[in-house]
Amino acid sequence: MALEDPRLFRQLAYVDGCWVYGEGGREEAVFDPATGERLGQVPWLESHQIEAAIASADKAQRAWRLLRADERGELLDAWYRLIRENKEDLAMLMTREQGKTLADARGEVEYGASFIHWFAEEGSRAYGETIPSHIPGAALGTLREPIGVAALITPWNFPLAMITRKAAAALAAGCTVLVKPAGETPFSALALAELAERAGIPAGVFSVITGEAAEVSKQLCDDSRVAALSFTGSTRVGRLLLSQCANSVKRVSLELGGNAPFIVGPDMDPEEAARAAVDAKFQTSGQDCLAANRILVHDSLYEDFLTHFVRLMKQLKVGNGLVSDIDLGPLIHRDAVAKAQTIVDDAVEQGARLIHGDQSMAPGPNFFMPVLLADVTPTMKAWREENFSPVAGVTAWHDEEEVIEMANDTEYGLAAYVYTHDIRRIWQLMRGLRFGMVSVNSVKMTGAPIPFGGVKQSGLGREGGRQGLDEYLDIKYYCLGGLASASGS
Ligand SMILES: NC(=O)c1ccc[n+]([C@@H]2O[C@H](COP(=O)([O-])OP(=O)(O)OC[C@H]3O[C@@H](n4cnc5c(N)ncnc54)[C@H](O)[C@@H]3O)[C@@H](O)[C@H]2O)c1
Ligand SMILES: N[C@@H](CC=O)C(=O)O
Repeated sequence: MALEDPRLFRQLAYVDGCWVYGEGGREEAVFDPATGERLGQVPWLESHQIEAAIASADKAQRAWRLLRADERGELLDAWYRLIRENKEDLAMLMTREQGKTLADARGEVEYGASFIHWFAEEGSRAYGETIPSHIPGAALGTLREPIGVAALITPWNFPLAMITRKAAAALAAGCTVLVKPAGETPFSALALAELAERAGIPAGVFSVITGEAAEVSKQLCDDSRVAALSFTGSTRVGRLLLSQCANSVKRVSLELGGNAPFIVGPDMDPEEAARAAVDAKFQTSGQDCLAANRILVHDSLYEDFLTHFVRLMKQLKVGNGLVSDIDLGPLIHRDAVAKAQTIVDDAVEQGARLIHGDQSMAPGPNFFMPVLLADVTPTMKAWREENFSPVAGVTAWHDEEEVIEMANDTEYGLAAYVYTHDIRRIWQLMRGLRFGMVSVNSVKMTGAPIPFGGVKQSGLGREGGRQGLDEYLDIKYYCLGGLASASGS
């Protein structure tokens, strides 16, 4: 792969500060989803190698947790600067393995780096508290201490930022991490490891384990030296890992699927609303947990909205993300294309109008042309499932009670969008929507300072913000007795 710094393209796992081969000879090939070209491969580590990785993270944790928070912050800041300095190479790696456009990949590098910058500072604010004592002669309070070794399992759709959002918080808190990236996109993770090493992050503190997903995850979940599991991915796999962590009673954080409603009120300009909905739907070709999956438009502007939406989506260019004016890259693989087609077919069979989307125009087998389906109903897969593709489903609503019920009619509860300028309606919707994040009149909602996460089957816990640190800290209560002057104030 043509990079300014070829050493960022690593095809080995990174454990305890060393680049390692798989000792069983197993490996996984990685392909460019736009062209099908084989980019390279990574080893599948064997069980005893995973065991060694856990042992090294456990050992490294003992020294890492003893550093002062500002010392850890300095190392994180060095990592942050290196990531930004190598932005072009990291973006190139990401576009090649994931397929997103180079502009989106550059955006993800900045986004991913911002978590490191944020937590480099936030680590110094892992405050405990003093508790007015009810015990004579005692001083009471809490300390917040690193939980230990954290296993981080991440998806392919945001191959860099989903790692840094977890790792930066964990490392700042004083934990060491074992990252298991998605098999489709290991190279971004391995480039992060190369840069972590250059930043001076000690051996064993940040390791990247490549391997057979179910095997590696099970071993990480079973091992009691791993104190926390943080997973981002599908609700299906999240449920499995949650149950696998039961035996060792781990701290579990889950960032799972979304099925975001995008609600448009009657006071909106239909063109403005359509523009925002197109932005919220088609990022990363719809392979985004925040993608507007169900677009719910007030019936008074429904047809006008559809007209503007279709006009705007026709302007989107689909192709290889390396080409400069492309808006939508490929889907990750053919299964994703097949799933998108199933969702469209199911909707049309059940009476949805296929307003736009001609798959004969797709520039390759992994591409899916943007689709607009009108009159989507709750029995359709387009409503019930996270479609993770450029398929937009639109439905009309009439009153606010009804649209709240429609929006909440899903097992997911990650993010919701509301577009209206009526403050009374904004408040009613904001309170009625059962989602972890509600964005009003803004497509952009995420970033390092906010608590990212969902309710219902979209997950457990929060990432980013000051809350992100809590996932990696234990609270230790202390009672210091026998102190003559400790009681009272
Ligand atoms: N809530 C969020 O912040 C957020 C962010 C990004 C993606 N996601 C979700 O991620 C999903 C898409 O990502 P994906 O397809 O990579 O998810 P996935 O669940 O298939 O895979 C996620 C990770 O789990 C591993 N894995 C897969 N099968 C496994 C198994 N049987 N046992 C153990 N580990 C296994 C994968 O190798 C990968 O590392 C979507 O549902 C999306 O909404 C959520
Ligand atoms: N866009 C999301 C990732 C979801 O897939 C984020 O910002 O974290």
